[in-house]
Amino acid sequence: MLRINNLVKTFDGERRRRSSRASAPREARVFAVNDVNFTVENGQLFTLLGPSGCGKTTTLRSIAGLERPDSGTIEVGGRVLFSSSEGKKSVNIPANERGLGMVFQSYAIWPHMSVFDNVAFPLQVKKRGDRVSRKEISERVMRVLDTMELAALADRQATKLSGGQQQRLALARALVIEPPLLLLDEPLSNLDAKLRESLRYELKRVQRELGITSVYVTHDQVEALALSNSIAVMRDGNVVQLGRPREIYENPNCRFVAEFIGTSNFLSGNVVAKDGDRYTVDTADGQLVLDSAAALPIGTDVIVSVRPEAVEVSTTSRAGEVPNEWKGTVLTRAYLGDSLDHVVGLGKHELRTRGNPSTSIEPGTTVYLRMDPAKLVLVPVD
Ligand SMILES: Nc1ncnc2c1ncn2[C@@H]1O[C@H](COP(=O)(O)OP(=O)(O)OP(=O)(O)O)[C@@H](O)[C@H]1O
Repeated sequence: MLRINNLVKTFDGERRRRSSRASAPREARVFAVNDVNFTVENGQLFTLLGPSGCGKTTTLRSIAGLERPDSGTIEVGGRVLFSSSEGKKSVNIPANERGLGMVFQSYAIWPHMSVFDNVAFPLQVKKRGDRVSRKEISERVMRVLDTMELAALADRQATKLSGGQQQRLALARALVIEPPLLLLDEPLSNLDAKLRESLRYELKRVQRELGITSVYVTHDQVEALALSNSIAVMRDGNVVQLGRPREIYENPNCRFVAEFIGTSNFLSGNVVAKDGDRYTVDTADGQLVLDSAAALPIGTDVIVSVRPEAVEVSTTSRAGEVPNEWKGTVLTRAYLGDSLDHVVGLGKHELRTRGNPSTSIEPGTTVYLRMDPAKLVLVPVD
């Protein structure tokens, strides 16, 4: 289990700019990680997700021991790797003694070695007390190469592998030491879209098969949704929402998360009635009823997040039978292969809808949009 408590890491704001202009004024300190807390249970894949500069990599590098945090604690399997605990003696185990597996964007395999030797190396350099016999090295290397489907290429020089195979090799090398925690920083981002997708599933399979506890860093929401048991969405050094992929997608707790994860329509409105969890919200284009566990009084300004796939488009009306039916006109449509988007003009705004490609409605057609109250999300105004 990984436990991160009150992690803070600041940088001197001037450092990265030094080369650009020596006389530039000193900036205040940058809070790259600002009081981050999370726990990863054994065997889980946990993802830090967020836009560039939000602090994902700094969090991961702190766990790896490549950055020294200002304060907080980092614990893996009950072993304290870092602790600033005031009053008591601080702990900071060097990176090479943490025994963690790491895979980064640049796979950094050793080019002059064979596939086998690349994977064997971390075992061969183990210190005296931990030495592994030749026979065991050979067995362990072949076992992990087998898992990564690289066994047939064991004797090949590492540089003579494709990009995807090189990244699998980097993963094999991280796994061979059987680390208690695997750290992955955008490991698929150098690969083309197709390979990326196939390796994503490969990675998930291996992670699940080996039950290896992992922290994954990415800015790609699709990757995060596909791979993770839990996701922490980060912004400006803070975790803004933490939850299972479905929870985060279906119930974003703020506009930032709703915008960052997937596509959403945002409708500004005002709460005009509330009955238990059922809210009635007035918007510029009409009234909506929706279910929400939020505790917001009548009169509150809100935003209703409407996922494109939560809107049903039809050329026939069912007014009176179902709630939330709005009339509009199709403005454009876009075929996306496995789905089809319509952009529908309403009185004041446009709404993007996403549905089955077999329903394609010509621009200019009058349509009826129906929105399921259970699929609309109330998000507070930021
Ligand atoms: N060595 C450093 N010196 C100064 N500032 C730094 C340093 N490393 C990171 N930062 C700053 O800390 C913040 C967080 O950076 P970090 O690399 O952790 O973000 P990230 O979410 O991983 O971004 P990316 O996806 O672009 O890698 C940014 O504002 C960044 O400019």
